Formats: sequence, structure tokens, C-alpha cells
Amino acid sequence: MARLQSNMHDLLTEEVLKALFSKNIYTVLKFIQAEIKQIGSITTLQYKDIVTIRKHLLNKHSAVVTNALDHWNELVSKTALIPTGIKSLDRILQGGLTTGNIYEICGLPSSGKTQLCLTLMKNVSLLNLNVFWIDTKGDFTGRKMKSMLDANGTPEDVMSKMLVKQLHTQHELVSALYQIKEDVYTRKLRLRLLIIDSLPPLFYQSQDFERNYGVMNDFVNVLHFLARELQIAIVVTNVITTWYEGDFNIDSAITEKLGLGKYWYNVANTRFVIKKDRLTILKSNRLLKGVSCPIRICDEGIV
Ligand SMILES: Nc1ncnc2c1ncn2[C@@H]1O[C@H](COP(=O)(O)OP(=O)(O)OP(=O)(O)O)[C@@H](O)[C@H]1O
Repeated sequence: MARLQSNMHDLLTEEVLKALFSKNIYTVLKFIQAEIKQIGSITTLQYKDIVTIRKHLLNKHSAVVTNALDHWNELVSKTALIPTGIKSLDRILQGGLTTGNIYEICGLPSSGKTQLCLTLMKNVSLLNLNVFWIDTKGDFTGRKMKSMLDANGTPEDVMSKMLVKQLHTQHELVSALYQIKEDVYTRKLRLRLLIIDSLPPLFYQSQDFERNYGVMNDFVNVLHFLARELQIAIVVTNVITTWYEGDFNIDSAITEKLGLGKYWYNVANTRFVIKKDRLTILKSNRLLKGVSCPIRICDEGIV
């Protein structure tokens, strides 16, 4: 549900919003669900003002009924296809990444997730599109990108299309996404591809699961907004961990587990796994599950 903002209604001033936020009323849904009396006691709004705002928000944010044809036409007019520049990957993606979707690349540590993201960044910026990289591991370096560009003789000017932000906490991540949302909204930034490498280092930090869940919820909401409403293709990386069942011995069964838990499990539209030099579609709402392509890491990235 949308976050309350001052541009939603004239009566929702910054002062009113501050008062609402201080009582954890951040979203349109929370505002509509709260008792009018409660809103009145938190803010300086009069009864009739609160009713007016509620009516306005309900009209604006309630689901409207559309027919499938309108839905399809809107989708076609809004969606962009972004070739990844990796031929075999474009083939299994049926042309490339499509805006409006969240893609997840998972794999064991050192399986090549970052290399794949770096290659996507390099190839997509060569299409003259901005790419935003959120780096949580300190893995993005200008030196690495420059050497990848040098390896196939590409001039370095393309690096001006690559925007990088390093951050270290969940809260920094959520704020960075809100900032991107604002910048894209106000057309300060034109963006088609956002890469987050990697999520687990941020979401494993907190032992407070309730709080973790709250931030994850906020994160997923803004991620969906960026993908669907602002038509950005989002690529995130996630790690697979392994351990041995029971006491370790050579015959012990190895268990593999995808990071980030059950809540995250259904968020990405398409999930890939990198294993044994192959990239395989594990889950997708529109591509064929189980389809894979070979990949090889070399100086110019993934080919
Ligand atoms: N120029 C290169 N040629 C061949 N292999 C390379 C090259 N550069 C890096 N690699 C390999 O890429 C792998 C590291 O990949 P990457 O950093 O993408 O892993 P990752 O899946 O992101 O790991 P993590 O989850 O630990 O961050 C290593 O196995 C490394 O040997």
C-alpha cells in the first residue's frame, strides 16, 4: 500500500504527516483503517477534514476494475525489453530483461553472481541506459569495471552511465530506494535497471525478527513500486548456503537453503540459480522453469 505523502492531499501537510508517522501511521491503508477520533487526537485536523482526506484516498487508491484487453494494452505500452548482451541468457529470457519484473540470481558463494551483475551493468549501459548498482558487500570497483571494458576494447566513457551506492544497513537500503523513487518520479533520474548485490548481508544483521520483518515489508513494497509503477527491471542477488545433516562424514547428506527466508521466497518474479557453470530458471511467472544456459566467467565478464 502507498506511503502517505504531502502531495496526496492539500490537508496532508508536512506537520500532519510528521504527527501521523510518529504514531506509525505511514501508509494510506493505516490512515484509512485508523479511527477518525484517533487521527483527530494525533493531528490538528478537524473531523470533516479527516473525512474529506479519507474519501479522497479511498477513491484514488481503491482497486478499479479493468478488462483484460485494457490491461494488456497498458502493459505493452509501458514495458521495455532490455537485452542483456549475453546471447544464451537473452534466449532463455525470450529477448532480455523486462521492466516491471524483479529477477533474483542465487547461488553458492563464489558461484559468479556478482560477475553476472557486473556484466549486466556493463552491457546495459552500453545501450546508453543508466544502471543503478546498490552495493552491500563492497564488491563494485571502478578498477574491475574498467578492466572488463578494456577486455573487449570499450571506451571508459560508458562508466558515466553507471551509478553506484554503497550501503551497510537495511534502513540505508530502504532510504536509498525511496530516494531513487523520488528521483525517477521527478525525472531527475532516468532508470531502467537497478541491481542490488547482495541482500543477505543486510537482512542477516538483525536478530530482532519482528523488526526485520517490518523493514523487509517496507523494502518489498518500495521494490514492487519501483518495478511496476516506475517500470524498472530489478536484479537482486541472494545466496544459497549448505550444511551437512548430522555429524560430518563423507556420506552425510548436504542440505541447501536459499537465503532470506519464507517471506522473501515469493517476492521475485523470476529466480535463477548459478550452478556448475550453468544458469537455470528455478521459478518464473512467464518463462519456462528448468530451462538453462551455459555461462563462463572471463576477463570481460560473463559470456
Ligand atoms: N577474470 C576471471 N576469469 C575467470 N574467473 C573469474 C575471473 N574473475 C573472477 N572469477 C571467478 O569468479 C568467481 C567469483 O565470482 P563472484 O564474485 O561473482 O561470486 P559471488 O557468487 O558473487 O560470490 P559471493 O556470494 O561470495 O559474493 C570466483 O570463483 C573467481 O574465481
